[in-house]
Amino acid sequence: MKNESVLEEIVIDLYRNKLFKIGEYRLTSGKISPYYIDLRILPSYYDIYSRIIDISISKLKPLKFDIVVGIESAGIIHASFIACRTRKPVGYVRKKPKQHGTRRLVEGIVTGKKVLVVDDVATTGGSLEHAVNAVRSEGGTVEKAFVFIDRQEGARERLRRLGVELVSLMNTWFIINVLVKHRIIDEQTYYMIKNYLDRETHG
Ligand SMILES: O=P(O)(O)OC[C@H]1O[C@H](OP(=O)(O)OP(=O)(O)O)[C@H](O)[C@@H]1O
Ligand SMILES: O=C(O)c1cc(=O)[nH]c(=O)[nH]1
Repeated sequence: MKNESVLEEIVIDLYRNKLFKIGEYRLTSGKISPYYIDLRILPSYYDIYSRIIDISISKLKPLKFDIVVGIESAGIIHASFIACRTRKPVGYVRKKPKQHGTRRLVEGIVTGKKVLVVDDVATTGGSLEHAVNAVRSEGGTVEKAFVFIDRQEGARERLRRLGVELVSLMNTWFIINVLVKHRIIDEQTYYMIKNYLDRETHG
C-alpha cells in the first residue's frame, strides 16, 4: 500500500477513536480552535500507533541524527519509540527547568550531538522553538524537527527562521480533505475548519 493510502486510513482511525476531535478547544498558545488533536492517548491504540511509528521510521530514514529528543510531555513517549526503532539514544526537554536536584532543562546528552527534536503536534511552533533553543544552549546541533501532525499555524516558518526544517507525516489540510472525501465530516464542518486554517495560515 502506498504511503498516501496508509495515511488516509490512519486519519480515519484517528477520527473514529476521537483522537481528532471537533469542538471548541483552547490551545497552549491561548488560541481557540474548532478542533483538537489528542495524541497523548495514541499509544493506548497500539494498532494505529504501530502504523504511525512504521511510516514515521520510513520518513526519517534518510535523516542523519545521533539522538532523539522529545518535548515534555506528549513528545517524550513518541521520541522514545522512534529512538528505539532507529536504535538511537533518547532524551527530552522540559517545559521549565527542574526546580530542585540537577535543575536541568534538557535531560540527555546532547552536547556535540546532532539532535532530532520530536513532538506530536506543531501549532505555532513555540514548543519546538523552546526545545531547539534549549538543545543549542547545551551545545547540540538541530537541523530537523519531526512531528506527526503540522496544524499549519506558523510552526514551519518559525522553525525555518531558526535554520530548522520541520518534517511531518501529515497536516490539517490533508486530514480534513480525507474526512470530507470519505463523507465522515459534512461540508459545514469542513468549511469551519478550512476557514480557521485560512485565517491562521494567512491572517
Ligand atoms: O506549537 P505550539 O503552539 O507550541 O503547540 C503545540 C504544543 O502543544 C501541545 O503541548 P501542550 O502544551 O498541550 O503540553 P503537553 O504535551 O504537556 O500536554 C503539543 O503537545 C505541542 O507540544
Ligand atoms: O496547540 C496546541 O496546544 C495543541 C493543538 C492540538 O491539536 N493538539 C494538541 O495536543 N495541542
